[in-house]
Amino acid sequence: MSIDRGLRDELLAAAKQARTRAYTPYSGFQVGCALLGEDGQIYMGCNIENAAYGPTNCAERTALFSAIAAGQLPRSFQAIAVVGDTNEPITPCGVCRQVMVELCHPDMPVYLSNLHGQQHETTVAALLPGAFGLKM
Ligand SMILES: O=c1ccn([C@H]2C[C@H](O)[C@@H](CO)O2)c(=O)[nH]1
Ligand SMILES: [Zn+2]
Repeated sequence: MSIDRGLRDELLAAAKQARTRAYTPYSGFQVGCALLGEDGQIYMGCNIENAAYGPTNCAERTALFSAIAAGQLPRSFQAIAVVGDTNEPITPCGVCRQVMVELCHPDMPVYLSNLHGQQHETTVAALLPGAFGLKM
């Protein structure tokens, strides 16, 4: 499972654009995400924080939940890209990794990057070894 370089760059650019929509009055740390649907449509996500902190939604989950709510089927996605202003390419939190395992194919490519243009490619399964699931 892989997508071509042009599509990957388009996905990373969309994640960077989504990042500008982040609502982060508490951390000031903006994250953007772009999820590529089966049909080539791109679903964008940003982190959305909350005064109670706990309800905060990461960029990755915003994109995944938006796509599912828009009618995309679980495990139908082609790739996901995440961008944050980090020294090394951003790395998703444990909650988002668990949600990716639930809603994405294990071999789906995950493109992690930062604003310096550094990139790291991994997969959903590699991000969460030993993931919990009911069918164990
Ligand atoms: O991969 C990540 C890591 C962090 N955040 C958000 C959550 C919170 O709003 C802020 C600081 O953790 O960044 C994301 O959206 N995605
Ligand atoms: Zn997260």
